[in-house]
Amino acid sequence: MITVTNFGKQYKGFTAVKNLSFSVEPGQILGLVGSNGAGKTTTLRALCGIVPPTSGRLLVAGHDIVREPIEAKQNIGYIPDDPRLFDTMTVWEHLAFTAAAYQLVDFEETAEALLVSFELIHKRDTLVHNLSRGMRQKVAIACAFLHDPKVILFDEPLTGLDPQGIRGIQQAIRERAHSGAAIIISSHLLSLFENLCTHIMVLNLGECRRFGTMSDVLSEVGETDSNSALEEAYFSITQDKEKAEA
Ligand SMILES: Nc1ncnc2c1ncn2[C@@H]1O[C@H](COP(=O)(O)OP(=O)(O)OP(=O)(O)O)[C@@H](O)[C@H]1O
Repeated sequence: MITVTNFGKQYKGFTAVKNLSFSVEPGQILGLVGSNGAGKTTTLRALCGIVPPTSGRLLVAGHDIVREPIEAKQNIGYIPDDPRLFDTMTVWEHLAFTAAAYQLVDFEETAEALLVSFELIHKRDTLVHNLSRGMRQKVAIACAFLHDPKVILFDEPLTGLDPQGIRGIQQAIRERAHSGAAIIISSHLLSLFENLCTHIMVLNLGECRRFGTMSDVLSEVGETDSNSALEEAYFSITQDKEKAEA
């Protein structure tokens, strides 16, 4: 569903991502982890056509994001780390606008169901300017889900959400994967990934340090006293590399 081959990105000569290859199949949830500046957002932006790749190919649902951007984007739901909403539009107007952009007919039932599942139905006719940060985040996610995308790309999806909201979004992510979506999530919240992601990729300075199933990555650390085995694995993977380079 998502196939990235030898993807590289340079910003004016600075290499942000180098020779990255991976794939995400329907039903899989890939957790993208790495330190600040590792290249996570760049990779997600390239996949949804905001940032052109310097090299390599990015396929979404069989469509090359550079050569067939419309077809590829029709299959993508993207939630950026700082979703930009229109302050003077209501929650419902955002959904109607999104439906128009994707040329969806009869979107109302799906939109209502999304608002109910995100506990936003009582804010249906509220201007987004008057919503809390977490609520705005949920509006962005509802809009991204409206066209039932086959590929969902989340950049820090849990920012600003309360514990109930976090649980709700995790549940929604699981349900989307269960119904066949291929999902990538970028986050620094490693402990939350453990019960959610099927696969993990560790990026460091634009390079892939580790890509594998969650169980393979976790099995490398074995028994641990740490609260998060993934956190343990992450430090082991990134520090091993640092030691090798020293
Ligand atoms: N438009 C741009 N122009 C120049 N450099 C950029 C641009 N966007 C990103 N970069 C650089 O590319 C590198 C990767 O940035 P990116 O935003 O992809 O990292 P990230 O892994 O998402 O980081 P974070 O965890 O802090 O969000 C950084 O060094 C960043 O400064």
